[in-house]
Amino acid sequence: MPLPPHALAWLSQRVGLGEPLPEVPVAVPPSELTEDAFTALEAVCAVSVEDADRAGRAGGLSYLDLLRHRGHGELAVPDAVVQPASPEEVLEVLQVCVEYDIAVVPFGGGTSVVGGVEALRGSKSAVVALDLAGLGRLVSVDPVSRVAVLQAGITGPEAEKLLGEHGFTLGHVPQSFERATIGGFAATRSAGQASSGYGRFEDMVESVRIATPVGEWVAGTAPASAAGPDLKQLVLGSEGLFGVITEVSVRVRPKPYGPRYEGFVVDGWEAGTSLVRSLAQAGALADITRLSDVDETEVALALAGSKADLVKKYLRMRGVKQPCLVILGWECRSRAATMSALSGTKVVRLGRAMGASWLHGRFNGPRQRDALLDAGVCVETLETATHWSRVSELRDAVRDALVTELGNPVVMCHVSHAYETGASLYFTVLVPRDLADPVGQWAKAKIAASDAISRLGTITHHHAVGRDHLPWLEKEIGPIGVDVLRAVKERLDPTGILNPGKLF
Ligand SMILES: Cc1cc2nc3c(=O)[nH]c(=O)nc-3n(C[C@H](O)[C@H](O)[C@H](O)COP(=O)(O)OP(=O)(O)OC[C@H]3O[C@@H](n4cnc5c(N)ncnc54)[C@H](O)[C@@H]3O)c2cc1C
Repeated sequence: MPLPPHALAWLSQRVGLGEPLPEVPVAVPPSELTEDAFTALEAVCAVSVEDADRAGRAGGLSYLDLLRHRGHGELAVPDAVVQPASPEEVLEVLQVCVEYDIAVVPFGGGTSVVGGVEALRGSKSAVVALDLAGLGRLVSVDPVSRVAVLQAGITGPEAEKLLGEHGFTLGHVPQSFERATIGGFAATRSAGQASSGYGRFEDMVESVRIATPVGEWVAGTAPASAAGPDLKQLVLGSEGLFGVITEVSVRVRPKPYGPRYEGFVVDGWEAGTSLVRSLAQAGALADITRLSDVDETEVALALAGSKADLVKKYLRMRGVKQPCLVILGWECRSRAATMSALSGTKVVRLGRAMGASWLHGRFNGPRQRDALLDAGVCVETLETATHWSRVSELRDAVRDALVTELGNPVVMCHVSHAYETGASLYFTVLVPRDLADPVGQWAKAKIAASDAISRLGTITHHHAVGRDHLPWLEKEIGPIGVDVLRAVKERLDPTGILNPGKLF
């Protein structure tokens, strides 16, 4: 999606435009899959060793992935793409890969921004991307219990369409909604924009069907159970290391009647976090509750064009010195409860037009990343979560780390997932790209920011661990935690074919 002229003008004035990257041809190495292995895989399902298919499954969508696809940095290309069309075929593919000692990278929508789908082969002689697009069926709907079984390769829009035909919605809309899949949501413990109402993805899951090298396993049977630890939660977030999720049974809700989105403004970040905290602790959050800091609000208003001038004038009249935008959206929760909790607070209502504008542009950020790269801008995001008492300290620490590493970046931050005890923080960074070392520029900044994040919060609230966050996992879960994960992996994947080099 191209950048409109006023956005380019703002970028050039505030961020500075960089030089376009020199064209470097992307080399796709020849496939190292042996003929025998190819024949054995082809006996199960479709297999491709075409360069275009393999390059199309070479990595995800992080800034460094985008640079790699433009010839900067090393692109890990799978030796083949296998496309099973049923859970049974997935099991058979895994058997063949065990027999021929081939690494397997489960590939959903390929929207990982943490290196989760890098085609690393580890100690194996070859690596295949196991593309789940062929698992695209709505298996069943139980309207009485409000439970649906979806196959893993269904994308966000496809799931909503299939469920919509039965009058239901999943309500899971992450910013990668358009491409990410049900299996990917489960494998990464994804969080959608309306998580305050519908919950995170793992809250929606009733059970998971998973193909492992040692056989099939279904984890989860009832809406709640005291039959030992909840094993489905062990599968959720396993990032393809324990097996391939083939079907997910999810809680669904009736499609909302008349959803409503509104914009508000508070004066300053501290007032904003305190407002969101009080809504969360009073049980009065809107389904979508999103608070932008001053920098993000300034950018949102700058990019809104001439209409924003009226808003700024109005806010000045109302005495707001440091505007922080709050978007609230109601789909299944009660608006009355939120509005009653807001009464008496110093919040300025901007009305439904601001809410509609957010809704209209909710996927524009991802769609404009290539255009930003073309304009010579390094653009990337970071995310975490922490307790309320540390939210501002963590935000400042990440900003400081990024400023120290990058000079004068634009760092924007928002809260978009709030809990009684704390909140997520999501950062967007814009800085002119270093032409001499574009990869090193972001790699160093990412380490510094991740160190700051790991000191005060979780290394990831919803992007998962993948390859990029792996160095910080042990600090978070401890060496015993890593041993537990390793032991589970050894039981389910004794020869270690599944997604080497990720998570732990
Ligand atoms: C622009 C952008 C915005 C994003 N916004 C959000 C957001 O709002 N919220 C959020 O939670 N995330 C977000 N993400 C991150 C990403 O979209 C999520 O992690 C998503 O859940 C990944 O789904 P996918 O189908 O694309 O999985 P992939 O990227 O294909 O895979 C992700 C990981 O899961 C594994 N995997 C995939 N499918 C399976 C399966 N069936 N069985 C076992 N393992 C599997 C892969 O091997 C990999 O390790 C965003 C990403 C981008 C690029």
